[in-house]
Amino acid sequence: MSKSLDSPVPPPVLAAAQARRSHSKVTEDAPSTAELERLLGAAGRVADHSALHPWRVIALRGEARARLGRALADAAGLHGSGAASLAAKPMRAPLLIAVVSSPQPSHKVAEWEQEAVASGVAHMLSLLLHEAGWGVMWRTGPHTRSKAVAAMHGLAPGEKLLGWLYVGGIPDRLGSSHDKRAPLEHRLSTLES
Ligand SMILES: Cc1cc2nc3c(=O)[nH]c(=O)nc-3n(C[C@H](O)[C@H](O)[C@H](O)COP(=O)(O)O)c2cc1C
Repeated sequence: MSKSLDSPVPPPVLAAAQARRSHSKVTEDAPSTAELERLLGAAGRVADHSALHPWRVIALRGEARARLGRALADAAGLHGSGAASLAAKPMRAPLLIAVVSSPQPSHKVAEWEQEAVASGVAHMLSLLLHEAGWGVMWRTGPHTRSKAVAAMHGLAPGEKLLGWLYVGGIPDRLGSSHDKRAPLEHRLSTLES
């Protein structure tokens, strides 16, 4: 075991990763654009094959969340109360960060590699937001890649959504958090010959 992992004060990245959890319910507080820019600057430092920067994010606040709700209901072909209930989903947090995979032309770096970079940025941003004291939940759904939802975000041809980080304040009373992850012994194998 390396010295720093053994020390009584765990290294900050290790501690942040161990402490991270999703918050499905958040309050109406939200990080400012300036705070978001700062955290995104750090999240954008994930490994990026050929430094193509194949990602961007779109912050949805206020009425833009209701427009997203209407696009989701359109995509689902719903009307009446079904449409209203789906349309209300984006209102569950004051800030939604739409994560966009924005693949760049490359002979060397396949599209799946570029999508992995965008996903890495989203995970890192989610970790940094949580460490900064914000509640975060990455959400998707069957209409994430629908035409209506792409149009609402103004995506360019070839761009694809990876979902939204729902962000807000952490409520005083927390819901329970169950760790459903499989034990590590099923996730790590070693080949030595
Ligand atoms: C790409 C992606 C999409 C997700 N979409 C949803 C979703 O639509 N609804 C949901 O309840 N959880 C979704 N999750 C899972 C939650 O964000 C969360 O990670 C999960 O509930 C486990 O909780 P934990 O993060 O506290 O371990 C998604 C996670 C990822 C990475």
